[in-house]
Amino acid sequence: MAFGFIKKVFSFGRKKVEDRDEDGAPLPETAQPDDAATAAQDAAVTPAGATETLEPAAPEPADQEPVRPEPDDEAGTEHRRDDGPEARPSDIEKITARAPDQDGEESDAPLSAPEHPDAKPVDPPAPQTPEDEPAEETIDAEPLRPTTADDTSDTRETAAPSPSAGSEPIAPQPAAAAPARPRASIKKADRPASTQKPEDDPIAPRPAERLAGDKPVTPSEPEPGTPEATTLPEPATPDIVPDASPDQPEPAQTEPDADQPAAPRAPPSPNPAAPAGKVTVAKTVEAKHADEPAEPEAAARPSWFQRLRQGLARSSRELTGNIAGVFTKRKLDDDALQDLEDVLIQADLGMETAIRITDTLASGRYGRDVSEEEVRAVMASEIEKVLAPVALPLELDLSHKPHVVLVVGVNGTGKTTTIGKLAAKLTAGGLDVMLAAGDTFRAAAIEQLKIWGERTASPVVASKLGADAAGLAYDAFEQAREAGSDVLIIDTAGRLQNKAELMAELEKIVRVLGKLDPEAPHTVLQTVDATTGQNALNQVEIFRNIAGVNGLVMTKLDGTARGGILVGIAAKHKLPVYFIGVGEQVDDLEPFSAGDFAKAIAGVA
Ligand SMILES: Nc1nc2c(ncn2[C@@H]2O[C@H](COP(=O)(O)OP(=O)(O)OP(=O)(O)O)[C@@H](O)[C@H]2O)c(=O)[nH]1
Repeated sequence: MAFGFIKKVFSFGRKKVEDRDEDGAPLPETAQPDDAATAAQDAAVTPAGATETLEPAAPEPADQEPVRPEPDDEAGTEHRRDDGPEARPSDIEKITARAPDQDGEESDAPLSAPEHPDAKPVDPPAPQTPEDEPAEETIDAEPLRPTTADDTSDTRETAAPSPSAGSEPIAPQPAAAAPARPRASIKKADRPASTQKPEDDPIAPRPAERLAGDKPVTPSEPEPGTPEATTLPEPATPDIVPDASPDQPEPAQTEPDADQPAAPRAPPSPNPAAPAGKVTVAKTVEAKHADEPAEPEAAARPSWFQRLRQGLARSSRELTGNIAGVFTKRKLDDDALQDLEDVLIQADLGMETAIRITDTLASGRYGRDVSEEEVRAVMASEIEKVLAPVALPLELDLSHKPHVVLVVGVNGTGKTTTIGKLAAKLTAGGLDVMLAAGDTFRAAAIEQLKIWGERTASPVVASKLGADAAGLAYDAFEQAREAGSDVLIIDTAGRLQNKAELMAELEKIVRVLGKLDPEAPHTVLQTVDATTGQNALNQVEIFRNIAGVNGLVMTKLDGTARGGILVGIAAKHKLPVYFIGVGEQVDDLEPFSAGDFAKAIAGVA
């Protein structure tokens, strides 16, 4: 099904691309108004080529958390003002993914020092020679995909010769391998290692890394012997700069990509692989009208339901244990019903659901002995009824190029992790995804997103630490447009919902995105930590009002005793719950199923 699907979307993608040429015209800078626009403009005017490579060899002390700027500052400008004209290619950098050399656990701790804000643009170990670039274009033209001659004609890479790159003697197999390289994004998960181009994956990807490595791989750490990264004058338009930062001190020896010339990301290419129109993101990305039957899942792992049961075991044990306590040798009378109601409310199911359950029980069984199993069955049934309306698949409208997904939520609720998991689904489904590190206040958060970018072969737009988040979002939107990305996912700094100034900043991000497309952000996902309990209700309320949240991802349902809050949130807010997270691994994000969840939490087989 996967391949059939991909074939199908190729043609859609092409059609879309043609449309996009007109749509994608960036807004005139003069059109950017007010405060937000200032920041945005600042970012926007940064020529694509001004993207800034990371300082490779300068693990600098930038790790410390910067002071969060006032939200109403004149956008990003204040953070950039110290940049010299030429030293300031941009606050924004974009990195291409690189074959990971770690198994993907994101970590809050940056693998290395984050890029230095003022780092001189330094050429990574393997910048391309100007002669290499045409080869990259060929790559970008995606030999494996249906292409037309003009596919390669308007690549930005051609206009982006890496100046001194040519002098770099790096790369074991520079351009030679490049031409054969298919463009990355399609069905990474499915592609057998053997079919991958050598320059993509000199090392067979480990299972957990199957998503990485398809896209142009950036050179990793500077080779010990490699001439010191040369400071390059910023090329005029390198759309994507390689991640020159040697900021991954980990097992560098596994990084094969030093031989990979600083491959610019695919040109702002039409992406023939991208599905057009609406797609649904469930376990995988499915085109709206895909007629291929779903592929049976590989059966090696425990089923999703088994994993869900495991994840919700604590919640379920707590709930059903208390229910058993209520109904031990008791008839269903008022007291029993009241006790049951209390148990259900304590389990965060919410008053409404608790009453539904007790009413249903009372209607047929009042005065009779009731077994715990009966109570569980009624509970599962009633919970499912509450959840069913919100258990909706995430739909992405790819007529927006890109479809912008803004991810918001309180600190530590799993935004970045969820973005990584989601990006993995999308790229595996053939979509071109760009990530934006909108949490500009935490170096670790930026690094974390970059790692996910590498794992999912998704370029990451990042900025200096402390830069204006709205400006970054604006810039990322423009870059995603230029690159023809299907989906742009923007991370944001975690914030407590009661911090007015931070919420105002979030509002500003939304406002600024709307300047480029009045409908953007097209999806606003809020991650809600299931361990939070009742406070989650309030979080949703406020984020919804401020940022226009229109969908939820409930994270950390594994191991919490408070999973019932999902039911309470569903009953109160009635927002779609697209996914639930039951672990930290890339595939621990599952489409939300009302029936499965209800059975799992009620302990019904
Ligand atoms: N067990 C479990 N852990 C999760 C899940 N989702 C995220 N986490 C973990 O929660 C922690 C915080 O996740 P992040 O993705 O950094 O959260 P965040 O919202 O981006 O954090 P801030 O940037 O501080 O706001 C990390 O250790 C994640 O691995 C989940 O579904 N289950």
